[in-house]
Amino acid sequence: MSSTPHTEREARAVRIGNLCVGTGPVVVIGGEAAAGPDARWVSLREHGGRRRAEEAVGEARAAFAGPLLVEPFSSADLPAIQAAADAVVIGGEWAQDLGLVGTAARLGLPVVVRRGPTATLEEWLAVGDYCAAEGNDDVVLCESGSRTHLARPALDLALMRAARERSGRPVLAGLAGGADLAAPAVAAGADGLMVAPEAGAEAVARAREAAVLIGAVVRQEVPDTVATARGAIDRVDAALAVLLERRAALAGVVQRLKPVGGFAGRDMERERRLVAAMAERAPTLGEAGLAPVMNAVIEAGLRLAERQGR
Ligand SMILES: O=C(O)C(=O)C[C@]1(C(=O)O)C=C[C@@H](O)C=C1
Repeated sequence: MSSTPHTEREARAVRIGNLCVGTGPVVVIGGEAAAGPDARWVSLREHGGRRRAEEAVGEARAAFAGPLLVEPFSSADLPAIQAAADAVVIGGEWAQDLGLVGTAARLGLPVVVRRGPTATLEEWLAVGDYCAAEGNDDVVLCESGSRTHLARPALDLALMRAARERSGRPVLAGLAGGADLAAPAVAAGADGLMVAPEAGAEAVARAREAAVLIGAVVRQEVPDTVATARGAIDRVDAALAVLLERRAALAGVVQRLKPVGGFAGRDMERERRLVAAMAERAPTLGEAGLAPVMNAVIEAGLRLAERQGR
């Protein structure tokens, strides 16, 4: 609950346990504890309310030390959630019952508002605004998909993006149907990816890969500690590594296709031009900063091509 005046940057972020959602890296929520998510979530709806909330929440808490998000089955579950969880998840079904939404909002925990499968943007945002009116502005919106002719809910990334722009709140993409849309979701501005509670290591790893690689390209992080700045550098380096590997393979193709390949067929004019083109996208580094970097990159590609006998 943020009553203190805050900067634009802080206003966008919601803290769930030790996790910051909205600024910084794209977070991965859900999946088995062993799969290494940033946070886990459990839904008490899945047991049709037959499982005692204390037991289910306690079990989830014991299995995972990080931030825990819990979706209640009914308001009877809220005390157990308040006692042991780091956030409460409001399912789309709840949106019809603002009394329940208000009770959940007043727990004092951050609230994740999932869009119901038929809810419009206005109806979805209104649930978040209702939480804020109840004094809880720590609201994250989760696009969970619409009901269509498809077997799985169809994720609406345009709606997710509009929700982020309209509300200024962080948004999550619900990937319960699988990680296929992880990369498009991050490209569309998702601040986090919410995979199924029981998702395995592969789905979590695919979500993480999209969070890191696409996030490195589309998110402007403004870290303010050594650790967070190093984390942001690590993500950019991960994306660079993928691109460097791809570039080396393409440079190898050129060596095969040129009449004279390798160091013997080096084309310094082409190298100057590619550095100049890159400088337009990297004006701070400029040609002078980029030239030695690209020289090293190109020579590494040529050495690799020679080793591979091209
Ligand atoms: O474009 C070429 O001719 C290449 O061989 C590729 C490449 C590069 O890695 O980009 C490598 C060596 C040349 O001096 C110029 C460029």
